Amino acid sequence: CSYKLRNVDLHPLWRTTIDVPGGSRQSPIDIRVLDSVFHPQLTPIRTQYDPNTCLHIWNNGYSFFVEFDDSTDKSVVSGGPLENPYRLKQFHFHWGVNNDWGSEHTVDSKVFPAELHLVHWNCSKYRTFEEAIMESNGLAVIGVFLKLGKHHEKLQKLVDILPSVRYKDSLTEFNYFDPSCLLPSCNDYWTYSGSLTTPPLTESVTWIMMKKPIEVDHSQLAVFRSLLYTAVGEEEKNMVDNFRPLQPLMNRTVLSTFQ
Ligand SMILES: NS(=O)(=O)c1nc2c(F)c(F)c(F)c(F)c2s1
Ligand SMILES: [Zn+2]
Repeated sequence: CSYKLRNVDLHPLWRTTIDVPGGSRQSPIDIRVLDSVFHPQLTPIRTQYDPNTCLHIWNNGYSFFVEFDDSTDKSVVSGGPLENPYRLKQFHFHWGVNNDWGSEHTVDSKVFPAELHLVHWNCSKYRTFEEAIMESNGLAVIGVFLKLGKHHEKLQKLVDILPSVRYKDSLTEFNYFDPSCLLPSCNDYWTYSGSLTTPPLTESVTWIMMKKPIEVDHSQLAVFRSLLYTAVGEEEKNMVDNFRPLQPLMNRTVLSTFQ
């Protein structure tokens, strides 16, 4: 198949190759399927999300975040590589200006048009999310690839409200949403030790990348692209290509739950 060069003009956030002093476990990476090591002891990921913990959506100037009340253990992920439950803090996406690219991780160099990140923090070891993002086992992020296909019914509730957070720093109430509807039905995943893909880029993330993508349709992705990086009154810049370039694997092994 033809490989499209991603000559995207990256958001200033990612334009420079931000050197993380001593960065040895940066994200995202290309997942080489044949190099990943099957780990039969890895159990399926268990998510228990309470839709009542969903608070609001806000445009923070590089993605839109759906934020959750993380003051209790009502919405958690556990199992797999995680030694204890991690609390859901927020989820967000990364996408491209067109359907040829947009994901952060790739699979044998295959790029997807978008990628979902469900961000959780280690509430057994740290008191707050802000503290956890600075610690090596502080976060667990579930990554889900999006591919172009059939309309995603459950995602539409979120897509319909996005115009209300079109501008940077806008926030809108968003209640009663269970993000497990955005997970694929197949439990297979890869897992590896990595980092945040946006500043502060801290090496605090246990990545859990679901093997199967979910399907969304063209019109749903088009609404993502109608969001703006810019605030009201500023010259409008569409929020697209908000993904970080691939980072070197260095001395890491990707584990898989399947052969
Ligand atoms: N793309 S990501 O690695 O999942 C990810 N990055 C960040 C980040 F830089 C933050 F400052 C932050 F507060 C987050 F919640 C996330 S979540
Ligand atoms: Zn992300």
